[in-house]
Amino acid sequence: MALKTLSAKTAAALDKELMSTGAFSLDQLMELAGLSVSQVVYRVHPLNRGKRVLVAVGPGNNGGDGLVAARHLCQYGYQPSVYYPKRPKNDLYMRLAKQLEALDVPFVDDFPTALQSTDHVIDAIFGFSFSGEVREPFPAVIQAMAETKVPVTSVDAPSSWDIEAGPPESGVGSSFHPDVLISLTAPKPLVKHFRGRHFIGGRFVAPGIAKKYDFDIPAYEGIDQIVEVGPEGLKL
Ligand SMILES: NC(=O)C1=CN([C@@H]2O[C@H](COP(=O)(O)OP(=O)(O)OC[C@H]3O[C@@H](n4cnc5c(N)ncnc54)[C@H](O)[C@@H]3O)[C@@H](O)[C@H]2O)[C@H](O)CC1
Ligand SMILES: [K+]
Repeated sequence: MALKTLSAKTAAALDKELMSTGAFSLDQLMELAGLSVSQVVYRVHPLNRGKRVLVAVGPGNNGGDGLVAARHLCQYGYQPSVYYPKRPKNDLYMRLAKQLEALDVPFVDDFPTALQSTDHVIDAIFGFSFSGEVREPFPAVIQAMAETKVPVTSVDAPSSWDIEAGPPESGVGSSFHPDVLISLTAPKPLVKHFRGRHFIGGRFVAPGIAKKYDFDIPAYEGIDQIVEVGPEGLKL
């Protein structure tokens, strides 16, 4: 059975509903989203495969998930470093960055150089609000992620992919195929073009909200914040 997907518009409406009738704060949702990203990395790339994780952080909430994941990974014993070129002066993001500074997590300026000495990459540049052509300084970052042999885990969407249509036909992102994807709450339509290991995370949705937005809550086990599903969102 194919998992139901959420369009970009529905995903944004669901987000709003979780923070209105759902009574969650953005901090809470981001913390749980980032925690689930950290669990995916721990699952696909345990510490004994190499501790260095480079996190590419974008200017929105997808980037916020990356900052939270970096903090959890540091607490698990990884050595994260963070590429964060566009930092909005927003209280939440500034606090998340400060929490990383307190843990001595390094912030790097040169992504392609940092990529040469890491064991895993988290792509937290753009999520469901991405549209159009990738703007500076991200084209070179996406190109580097497309070319590297280092495994890449994308958060919610491979950055630069159209949320509905998937990879662009040409130019930046057309050859970007991350190894791992974690869809938050529910997969987006682009998942039909994804061929790597696919997880669902974001264990915070009440059944009534899932029913209203017509998607399935996966069968999370025990204390897990993630569930692995098959390629194309098919349940294993
Ligand atoms: N309910 C959930 O599952 C939760 C998901 N979360 C994560 O939030 C993102 C969506 O966050 P949002 O802030 O709406 O947008 P993005 O991070 O996707 O990106 C917006 C950011 O990017 C800029 N931008 C857009 N297009 C381009 C472009 N072509 N070039 C350059 N820059 C671009 C835009 O201006 C904004 O600054 C979702 O995917 C999840 O990862 C939450 O953490 C909470 C719960
Ligand atoms: K992403």
